[in-house]
Amino acid sequence: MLQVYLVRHGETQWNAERRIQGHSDSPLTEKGEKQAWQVAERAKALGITHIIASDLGRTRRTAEIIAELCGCDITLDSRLRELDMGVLEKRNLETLTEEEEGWRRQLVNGTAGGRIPGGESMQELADRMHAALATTLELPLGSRPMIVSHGMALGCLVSTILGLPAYAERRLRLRNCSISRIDYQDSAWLASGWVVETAGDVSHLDAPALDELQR
Ligand SMILES: O=C(O)[C@@H](CO)OP(=O)(O)O
Repeated sequence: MLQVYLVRHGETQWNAERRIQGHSDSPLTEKGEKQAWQVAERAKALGITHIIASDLGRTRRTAEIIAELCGCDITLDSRLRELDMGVLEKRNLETLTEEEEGWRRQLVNGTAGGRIPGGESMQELADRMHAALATTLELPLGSRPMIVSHGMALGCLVSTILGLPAYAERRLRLRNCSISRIDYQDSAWLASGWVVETAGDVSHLDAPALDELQR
């Protein structure tokens, strides 16, 4: 059975300021760096063998810290990026106009095909995340990969594995540097395919970020 560990990057400057990132980027805060070292300790104890990360700066930095402790290589995959939030990227959540808030609501309410102008739909996000996840099935037997990605992207992956719509990601609190685990099992008796073992575990962090404000 393949175990895959899913990690959201450490807290960033814009997470702390409640600004929308998407494909835009901001550096990890001091707290975010500390979270990354703490998740790296956990990754080392778990015996992680491969790190596959979104190619955005915040996930790369988190992955570099984990790789340093685990002594493994990083593969970058742009399919693991956060949802593209189009024209609303870099904006503070509190400054959105009614019309802009309406675009954002389409995403979180599950309007079919809903997207922020210039951005992506939740279905497009789910499709590329599943395609990236499928690459872990090609790894040699005994591998224990860790995927470093983003809040909505990972939430959407876990939700759709559970058979929920992609927008159910809003019901999962995946804090910065939380760990979720999914397993791939091939069994006629158990649910065949991906199953969710844990979601959003932060027991390795002594300074969880204020994600109850962000998500
Ligand atoms: O892009 C963002 O603003 C947030 C949304 O949840 O994602 P992350 O901080 O996980 O990249």
